[in-house]
Amino acid sequence: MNSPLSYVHPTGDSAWGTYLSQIDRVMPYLGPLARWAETLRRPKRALIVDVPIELDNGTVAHHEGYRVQHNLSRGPGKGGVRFHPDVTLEEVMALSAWMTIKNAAVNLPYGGAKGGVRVDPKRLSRGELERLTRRYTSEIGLLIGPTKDIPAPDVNTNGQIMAWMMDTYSVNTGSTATGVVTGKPVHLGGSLGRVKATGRGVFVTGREAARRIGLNLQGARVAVQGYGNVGGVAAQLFAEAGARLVAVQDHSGTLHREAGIDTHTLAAHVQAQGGVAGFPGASPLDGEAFWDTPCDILIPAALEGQISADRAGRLQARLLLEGANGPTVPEGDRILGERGVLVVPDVICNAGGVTVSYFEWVQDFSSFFWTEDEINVRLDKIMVDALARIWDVADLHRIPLRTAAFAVACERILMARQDRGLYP
Ligand SMILES: NC(=O)C1=CN([C@@H]2O[C@H](COP(=O)(O)OP(=O)(O)OC[C@H]3O[C@@H](n4cnc5c(N)ncnc54)[C@H](O)[C@@H]3O)[C@@H](O)[C@H]2O)C=CC1
Ligand SMILES: O=C(O)CCC(=O)C(=O)O
Repeated sequence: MNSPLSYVHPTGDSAWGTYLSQIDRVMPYLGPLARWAETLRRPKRALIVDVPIELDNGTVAHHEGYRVQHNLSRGPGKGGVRFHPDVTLEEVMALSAWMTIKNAAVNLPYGGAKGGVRVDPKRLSRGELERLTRRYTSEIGLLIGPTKDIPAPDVNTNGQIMAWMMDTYSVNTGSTATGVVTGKPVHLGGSLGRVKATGRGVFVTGREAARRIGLNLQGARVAVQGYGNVGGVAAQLFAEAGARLVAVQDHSGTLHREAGIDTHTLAAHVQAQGGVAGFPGASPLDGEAFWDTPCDILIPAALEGQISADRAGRLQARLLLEGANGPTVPEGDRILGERGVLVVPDVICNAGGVTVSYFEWVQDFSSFFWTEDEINVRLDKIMVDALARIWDVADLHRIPLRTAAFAVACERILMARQDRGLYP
């Protein structure tokens, strides 16, 4: 029976529509657990909040914010917070659902959640950004907590914003609660290695996938969309492994240099200028031409829906590493499969961030902190083992890594759902 809820049947290539089609594709591999799969097609709960703040000029601006808990069968909600002018409820629903799948795919004891505020933070002063963050945190205080739902950074949010969230929650509840968010500064209960963890996970899964398909990283050509926390770190780690960054694109522009772009100098430029545009060590390129650039490895690390059917038909890479959440629309995914491009899907490829967030949460609870080497070794092992398990399932059923990752994850989620039962 069709649900009266509009979100259950979205149209087009929306992020939520992409997620639902991924669920449809895993259904044949769920066996008797398919009985419980409808639970994955709807968020457990979604909170819409009004976030009013006083601007520096004395006027009051209202922003719409969200926190969606998609599924809590395996543990507390876990997932980042995004500040972006295009944030919608439907997008946050999809991002929270991908967190459910991701956390189960790497076997972290979490459900999936995500948050966001529709705002362009680049237009806010530091004071306005702090007021927005604190008010949003108070409004979603109904849902979050160290054992309930633990936010973290995502697009346009960072350690400073996590520090304000932690402080606001702590003030509102009357005790310092470091475990309420992860991705905090290290001196406030943050973990060594968290800032680089997502990019490092993209590198680790990429390194393993390249090895399995006989692609030598030495001299491999890499193209990256998004030079922020995820794309910038991944590019630097591939460059350290001997690959060369031949093309990069962000919101400000697109660059190309066949001989390789210096990733560290570019990172310093982005830090100073806010984007890659104007970087003197490469030539500007037309934005759409980025997708035709000859390369071996392509890393979308910006926003959803970037790899359309058209771009999937044109791109040159052998290996596509989904640093971003939901970068490939379903038809694009199908075309990549037909063309023999190996896709390491977001739900495993970018799981390094939430894995080190988990380490941070564990360290906060035990008040005992690990070295960066311990973090990176454990991260590497979790990512390698999770990818190996997914690869085995893909080989067994002759299915893409994405469907295999969903099969592994959904089995874990739906077993928990089944064993917990339906009634309080
Ligand atoms: N930060 C984290 O730990 C994690 C992030 N992700 C995902 O990775 C992606 C990137 O996130 P972060 O690096 O954290 O964000 P960020 O805010 O640090 O960087 C975002 C990058 O995307 C670029 N960008 C934005 N709009 C663009 C456009 N229209 N065209 C081209 N580039 C554009 C920005 O210029 C920037 O370089 C997102 O999909 C996010 O959900 C996934 C797992 C964890
Ligand atoms: O570190 C976390 O808790 C979540 C990171 C995140 O939002 C993601 O993996 O998409």
